[in-house]
Amino acid sequence: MKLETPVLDLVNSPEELRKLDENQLHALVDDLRAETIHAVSHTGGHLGAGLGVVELTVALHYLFDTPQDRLIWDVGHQCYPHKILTERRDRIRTLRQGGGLSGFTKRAESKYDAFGAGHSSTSISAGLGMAVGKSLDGEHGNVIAVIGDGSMSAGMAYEAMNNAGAMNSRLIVILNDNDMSIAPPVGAMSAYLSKLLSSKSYLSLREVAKKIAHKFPDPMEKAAARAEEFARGMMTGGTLFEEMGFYYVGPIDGHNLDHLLPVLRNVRDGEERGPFLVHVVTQKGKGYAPAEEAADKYHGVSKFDVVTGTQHKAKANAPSYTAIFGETLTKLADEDDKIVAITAAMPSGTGLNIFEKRHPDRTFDVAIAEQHAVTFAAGLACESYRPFVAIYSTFLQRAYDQIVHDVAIQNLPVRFAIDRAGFVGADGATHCGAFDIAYLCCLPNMVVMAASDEAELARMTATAAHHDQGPIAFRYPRGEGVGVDIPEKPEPLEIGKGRIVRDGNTVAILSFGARLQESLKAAEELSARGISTTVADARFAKPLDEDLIRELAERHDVLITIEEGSIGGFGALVTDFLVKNDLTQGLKVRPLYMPDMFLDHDKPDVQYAKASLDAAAICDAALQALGIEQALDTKDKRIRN
Ligand SMILES: Cc1ncc(C[n+]2csc(CCOP(=O)(O)OP(=O)(O)O)c2C)c(N)n1
Ligand SMILES: CC(=O)[C@@H](O)[C@H](O)COP(=O)(O)O
Ligand SMILES: [Mg+2]
Repeated sequence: MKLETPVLDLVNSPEELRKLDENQLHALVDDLRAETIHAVSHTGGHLGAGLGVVELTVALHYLFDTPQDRLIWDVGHQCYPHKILTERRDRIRTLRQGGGLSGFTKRAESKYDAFGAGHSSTSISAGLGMAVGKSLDGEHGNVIAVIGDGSMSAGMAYEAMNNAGAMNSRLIVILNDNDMSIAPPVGAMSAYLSKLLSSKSYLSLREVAKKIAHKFPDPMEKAAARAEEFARGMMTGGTLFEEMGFYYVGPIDGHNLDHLLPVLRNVRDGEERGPFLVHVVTQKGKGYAPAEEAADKYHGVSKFDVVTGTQHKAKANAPSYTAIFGETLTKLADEDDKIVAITAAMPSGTGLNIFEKRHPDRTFDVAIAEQHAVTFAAGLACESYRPFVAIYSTFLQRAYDQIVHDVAIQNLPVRFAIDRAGFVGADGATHCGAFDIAYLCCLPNMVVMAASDEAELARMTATAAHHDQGPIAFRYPRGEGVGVDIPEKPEPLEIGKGRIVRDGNTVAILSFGARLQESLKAAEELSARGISTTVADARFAKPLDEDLIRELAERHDVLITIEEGSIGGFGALVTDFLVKNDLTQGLKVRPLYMPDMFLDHDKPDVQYAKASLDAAAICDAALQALGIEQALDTKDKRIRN
């Protein structure tokens, strides 16, 4: 029996894809879906979103002249099939591994990744910029932005549509509507999309066929066919998009190539310049039963068994920081009916799913809308509520003006629970929680804490609940805690007071956050070499514990600060204090922070080692400051500031 060559083996690039007959594309879709499932089963990563766009990926690369035509994937977490088709199949099993392919689109990785992403809702803006750039250059190419229904909640998407709708650019927005975000989507826009779908059926095959038959007969008929097509969109739905100046086309079954291809071809060849919005309906996890059945659990997966769908999660030794935050806040809210919790589309990622079970009326999922989340919390604080905004460090970046203008200037007691602080591993640079210490500590009125373990996190949650004087933030890392006991009733901390964890007299390590464990390991190592070492947990970067810093400076020869963040954060504040108070005489100060570069995805431990933020690097810094030359074997793997 002769085995047929998988069609995917014939396609390493879009150029090769475009040489296939249209009737080979169905087989290609099957191969591509299977390859995506197998690759992610080896690497872990974002599965459901990619499976939902397999047909769309094939259709877009088949019909458009990528990379000359620009194809932009919003968020970028659905781009694995795109990577397989764009010369990266041979590396697809390195996805999200150190040195391997990024889990998102990345311009530096491939000419086919027209725009890098990781955060949502940027694609229409970037696409419009490209479309305008092309037309200023007199070029005629297409720009296609694929954006999910979940990502359609963010302000940026509307800012971009508002701008695009008033222009005449060749921008094609594909709204990939799978009726899912990470969790089920929420909000009026999501309800509107559902209504749009329920009020009309897909463009039927017959209608499409009729249009194809009319497609190229003669110029008059061609024009008429197009007019009919666009008029249909105008009349039968998509009114919001049309009011915003888009040609609305759809809804289209995004898993049916016989529908996708003619419609996209029509849009591509249309004489109308645009902008277009093609409403494509898909299913998250399509073609893989476990991912279809539990779209939320298969949004992001660890390695899994393809046959059973069972994910191989490493056994946890301790509860996650996220869970401890969720549980502690839930208990605090049992006693305090003013506590409310806000998430921007990440209920399980932030632990607010735990809170929501007990306090559904006090849980607000505002969808992907971090800016709104912060100002919404500010409004709640005006009404004497105690709002906790739980947002990852990286996504909070988007709400910076809201933190400054709506919260800090008005000194409103909004509580910022900042998860995923520090390196996050496989998601890489776009998701790294590097900057919040710097961007929060520079704000008047703000209190900034970092948890060194999960018991401290519980206490910081309680501290924030009791702090009505102004805004307060506490940060904690991704992943599991260190395994300490959690107090049943966590006591609030005294604002601006740190603690000495281990006492010595030559080297002092002042840790802000979860590097405390590495600091303790380093202290052991140094002590074994006869160097007496103090370790302190700063707890607060703002206000600083000035008494503690003074004491450490006066009693030691070397003061090392360490934090899971960029330059300009805790170390900078401590150094500023030391210098202004003439505390540096006879003292060697060594601030350790993330290097001045965006570090790629890898295991967090490797990222910390590279960043010179592990125990070995702390020892190195101490020995170097004491004038003891040391050549530890990990040294050359590190990045130095
Ligand atoms: C600004 C921002 N906030 C939150 C996230 C986290 N996030 C990643 S994907 C996602 C859901 C996106 O839903 P949708 O656009 O519909 O894509 P789907 O996964 O359904 O294909 C969320 C909330 C993000 N990437 N960026
Ligand atoms: C694509 C995206 O932004 C999220 O899916 C993110 O990858 C989730 O990260 P966690 O796994 O840390 O929740
Ligand atoms: Mg979606």
